[in-house]
Formats: sequence, structure tokens, C-alpha cells
Amino acid sequence: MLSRLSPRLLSSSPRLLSSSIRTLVNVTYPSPSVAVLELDRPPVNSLSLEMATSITSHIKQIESDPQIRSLILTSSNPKIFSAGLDITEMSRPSKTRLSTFWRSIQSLFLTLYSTRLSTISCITGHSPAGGCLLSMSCDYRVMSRNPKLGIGLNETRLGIAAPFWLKDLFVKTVGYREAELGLSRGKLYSPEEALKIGLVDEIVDGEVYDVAVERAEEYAEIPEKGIVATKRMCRGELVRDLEGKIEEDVGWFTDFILEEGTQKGIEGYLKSLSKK
Ligand SMILES: CC/C=C\C/C=C\CCC/C=C/CC(=O)SCCNC(=O)CCNC(=O)[C@H](O)C(C)(C)COP(=O)(O)OP(=O)(O)OC[C@H]1O[C@@H](n2cnc3c(N)ncnc32)[C@H](O)[C@@H]1OP(=O)(O)O
Repeated sequence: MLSRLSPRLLSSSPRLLSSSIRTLVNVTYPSPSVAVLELDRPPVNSLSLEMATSITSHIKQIESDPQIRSLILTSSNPKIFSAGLDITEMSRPSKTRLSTFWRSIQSLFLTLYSTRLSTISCITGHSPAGGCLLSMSCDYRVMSRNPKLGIGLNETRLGIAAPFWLKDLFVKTVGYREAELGLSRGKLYSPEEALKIGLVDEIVDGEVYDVAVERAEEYAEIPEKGIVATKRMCRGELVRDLEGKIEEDVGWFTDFILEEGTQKGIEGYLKSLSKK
């Protein structure tokens, strides 16, 4: 039933949907060629299996409407874009659930990174780890100037390492040396710092959403053929690298997460979060 509804209909009845099926995202259309996908999984928009699957399927629905040229990814929580992977998915999981979870993350990355749509990440709040992955998978990033916010890859702080494709994405975004420094220190960058290293493209004092819509409309005016060919040229290599190693990557991830030492680290990290 849900899959037969067009994206436009989805956006016109978000309340009806949320009362029947929890979609975890809201889709709206500020102009005829622009869609907005708002992450809506309180409290922190962490990426569970269901959340990742929902984002991926909504991107595919939006993509299937030829009128839509640009997609803004944002959050219903003004303080948090996304807290990254749902850490509870990695705490004492079954191997089956863990591998399905990781496949949903791989698939979300591949879908967002290689979509024909021009993608704008509208970062109003914190964006650590998987949140930074979502933003880096977009074509353009605008962030609130708020100096208290952080964006970056903090995996080492959890005693884990980013997978090779996330490391490669970071290297492609900020350059080798900065990526090596940022990854090994698990650094979360302030908006000013992120702008300096090219992790975000613009920081905004006022309404960051309005700037995101403006940028989305600018992208929508560029001929689609040129955009798609350029994205394929710039992004194809990383997409092919991961597509060729899906099973290997699932194996590494599940083996690493299921190790007792990793489990103890994850438990400790979860405790420290809930004690705050
Ligand atoms: C080839 C492969 C080989 C090996 C690969 C191995 C490993 C790969 C690893 C994969 C990569 C992982 C990337 C990730 O995304 S891991 C997640 C990292 N995220 C974080 O560290 C963020 C943690 N959260 C925070 O810092 C703060 O919550 C935040 C700043 C976002 C918001 O702060 P605020 O004060 O507003 O809220 P809190 O009180 O902290 O949180 C509210 C409740 O939400 C819970 N919470 C927070 N973050 C998460 C999360 N990521 N997952 C699940 N739950 C989360 C938090 O515990 C609070 O819960 P309650 O106490 O209210 O129950």
C-alpha cells in the first residue's frame, strides 16, 4: 500500500502516514524540482536497520519522480543532524541482525552517494560518525555557524575503526593528511574548522534551511546529463570498490564487532552516553 503512493502524496499526508506506519523520515517539496528528506527518529536520529532502510527507500522513491532534480537531507531535531550508527545495533547483536544492519548501511551509502539527484546536506546540528558519512555522501554541505556543533569521524574514540570506504570518502573530501589526522584522533570539527578543511562548503549565520533550498534550486538549473556524468566520473571508482567488496566488508565488520574486546568497549561507551 505504502509503496504505491507517489512521493508527492507521501508528502501531502505525513500525519496520516506517521499514525499508520512509522516512516522515521518526513518528505516535503518546497518547490517543483526540490525534495526535502527530514530525518525524524528521536532522540538523536541514530541509524538503526529500520532507519537506514527507510532513508534508502525514500531516496529511491524521490529519485523515481523525473521532475525532482535536487534532494535536501536534513533533520527534524534542530540540535542534532544524526548521531551516526545506532550503537545499540552493535551491542550483543545476533550475527544475522548485525550483517543485515551493515548491509543496510552499505546500501544507504551507495544509494545516496550515487543518486542522479543533486544532494544538499543541511546540517543544523551535531553530525558525528555516521552522521558525517551521510553529509559527506551529499554533493554540497551547508552547516549552521554554531561553534558548539561538531562534525567528523570519531570512531577511534569508540575503540573501532571506520571501514575502508568511509576512510576513502573522508580522504576524497578533505585530503589524505587531514583525513589521517582526523581519523586517528577521532576529531569532531567545529563548523569554522570544517569549512577550512572542506568538510563543509558553507556555514550560515541565519536560517540554514533557506540557504539549502537556494542551493538546491541552483543545482536544479544545471542540465541533468552533465551532473550525472560528472558524478559518475568523480564517484564511480569508490562505488565500484565497495560494490566489489560487499561480502568481504560485511565479514570484517561482523567479525570486528562480535569480538569480546569490541563488545566491552561498546558497552562502556553506551554507559557513558546514558550517564551524561
Ligand atoms: C571493514 C570494516 C572493519 C571494521 C569495521 C568496524 C567497525 C566499523 C564501525 C562503523 C562505523 C561506525 C560509525 C558510527 O556512526 S558509530 C556511532 C558514533 N556516534 C557517536 O559517538 C555519537 C554519540 N552521541 C553523542 O555524542 C550525543 O548523543 C550527541 C552529541 C549526538 C547528542 O547529545 P545530547 O546531549 O543531545 O543527547 P544524549 O543525552 O547524549 O543522547 C540522548 C539519548 O540518545 C542515546 N544515543 C546517543 N547517540 C546514540 C547512538 N549513536 N546510538 C544509540 N543511542 C544513542 C543516548 O544514549 C541517550 O539515551 P538515553 O540515555 O536517553 O537512553
